[in-house]
Amino acid sequence: MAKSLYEQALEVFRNAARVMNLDPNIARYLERPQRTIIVEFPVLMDDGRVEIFTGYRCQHNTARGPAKGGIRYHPNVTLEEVQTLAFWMTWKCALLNLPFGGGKGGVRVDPTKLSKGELERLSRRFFFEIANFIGPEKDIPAPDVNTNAQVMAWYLDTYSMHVGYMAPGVVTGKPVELGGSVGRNEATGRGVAVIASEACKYLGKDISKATVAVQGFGNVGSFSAKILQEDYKAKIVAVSDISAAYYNPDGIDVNDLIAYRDQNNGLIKGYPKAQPIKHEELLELDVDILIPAALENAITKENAPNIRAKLIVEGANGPVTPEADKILLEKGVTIIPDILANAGGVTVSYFEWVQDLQFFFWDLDDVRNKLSKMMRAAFAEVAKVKEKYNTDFRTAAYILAIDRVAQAVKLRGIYP
Ligand SMILES: NC(=O)C1=CN([C@@H]2O[C@H](COP(=O)(O)OP(=O)(O)OC[C@H]3O[C@@H](n4cnc5c(N)ncnc54)[C@H](OP(=O)(O)O)[C@@H]3O)[C@@H](O)[C@H]2O)C=CC1
Ligand SMILES: O=C(O)CCC(=O)C(=O)O
Repeated sequence: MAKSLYEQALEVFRNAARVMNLDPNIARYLERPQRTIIVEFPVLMDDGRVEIFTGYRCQHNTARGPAKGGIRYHPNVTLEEVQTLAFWMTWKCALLNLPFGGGKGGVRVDPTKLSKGELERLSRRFFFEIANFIGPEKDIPAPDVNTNAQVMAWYLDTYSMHVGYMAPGVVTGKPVELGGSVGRNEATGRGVAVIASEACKYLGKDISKATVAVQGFGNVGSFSAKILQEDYKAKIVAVSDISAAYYNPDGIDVNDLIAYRDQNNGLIKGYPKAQPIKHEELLELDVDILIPAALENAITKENAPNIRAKLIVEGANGPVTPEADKILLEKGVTIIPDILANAGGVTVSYFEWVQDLQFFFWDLDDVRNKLSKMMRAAFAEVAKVKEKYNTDFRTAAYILAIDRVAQAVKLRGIYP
C-alpha cells in the first residue's frame, strides 16, 4: 500500500535521526503533532444556501517559539496533509534559526468556485473558530496555496475584533498598509533564487548559463522564475500552472508571462510566445535546474527515472517523495530540500512579525539584504553538516534542524 504523506515525512525524519544518533525517546515525541484543532463552520452562500466547511490548524511543535506557518485553501486539504505541512514547518523554522515552532492550517474548499463575498465570509468564520488558539505569542498564520494578502487582512480584522484592538502581529503576509512587510510577497521566490545560486556555486556551475524549468506559476513559482531571470540571468525555458505547460528553448520572458497571466484570470493557458507541452513533459526536460513549485508528490518513483535535470530546488513543500529521492540521488541529481530552498517566505514573515511587534518598519533593500544573508548562511551551515556526515543535502538539513529542536525540548524539560 502506498505510504501516506505523514508516513513519507516520518521516513525522512527517521533517516536523519538514525544518522545523527538522536535519543529515541526525544525522536518518539518529535514525531507527533503537539496540538491540532478541527473546526466545522457554516458559510452563507450568495444564493441563500448555507454550506458547512471543514478547517484545520495544527501546531506540530512549539518548543522554540509560537507556531508559524501558512493556511491553505484547496479541495484536497485533509487533517493528515495539514499535520504533515506543520511537521515540515518545525524543521524549516529551526533550520533558519527563527524563534518559531511549526504550524499549518487549511480549509477543504475549492476557492475558484467562491465569489469574493463568499471567500470573505468563509475566511472570517474560519479564523474566528480558531481564534482562541492563535495570537502573536501563540501561533501566527500566513499565506499558502490559494490564500493571499487580502485573506490575511480579513483574518487580521476578525482577530482584532475578537481581542478588541488592532493586532498586526497575528498574521504575516498581510498588506503593507496594515503592517505587512515590504518584500514578503516575493520572499519565497527570492529565497529559492538565492539558494539555487548558492547550489550552483557549490557544484561549480555558472547560474547565468543555466536553463530552468518551473512547475507552478503562483506566488512561489512566478517570483522564483522572475528573480532567477532578472537578478541571476538564468534562462527560464519552461513554466506550467494547472491550466497549461509551455516550453521555449530560447527562453520565456517571465515578466511578459506574468502580465499575460494577470490579464487572463490568473492562468497561463493560451500564452502565444512558447510551445505547449504536456504537464509531465516539463518535469522531464533536459534542463540544468528544475524547480517544482506547485504541490506535494510531483516527483514520484514513476517519473523519477526520467528526470534529466542535474539540480532540483524544491520551491513547493514535499514535491519529491522519499522513493523518488533515492532514485534521483543514485542518478547523481543534487536536491536542495524544501525546508531550506523555500524558507525565504517564513524568514521574511519573521521580519514582518518583528516589525509589527516593534511598530518600526524597514525598507525593501534592508529586507532583501537580511533575507539573502540568512539564506546564504543557512546554505553554508547545511553544506558543512553534509560534508561532516558525508550525506545528502536533505539529511544534513534535517540533522541541523532536529538538533536545534531537540536541544530546546531537553533544555526546557518538556520531555521529562
Ligand atoms: N506562499 C509561500 O510563501 C510559500 C509557499 N510554499 C509552498 O509552495 C507551493 C506553492 O505555493 P504558492 O505559490 O503559495 O501557491 P499558489 O496558489 O500561489 O500557486 C500554486 C501554483 O501551482 C499551480 N499548480 C497546482 N497544481 C499544479 C500541477 N499539477 N501542475 C502545474 N501547476 C500546478 C497552480 O496553478 P493554478 O493557479 O492555475 O491552480 C499555481 O500556479 C506549495 O507547496 C506551498 O506550500 C512554501 C513556502 C512558502
Ligand atoms: O510565512 C510563513 O509564516 C509560512 C510560510 C509557509 O507556510 C511555508 O513556508 O510553507
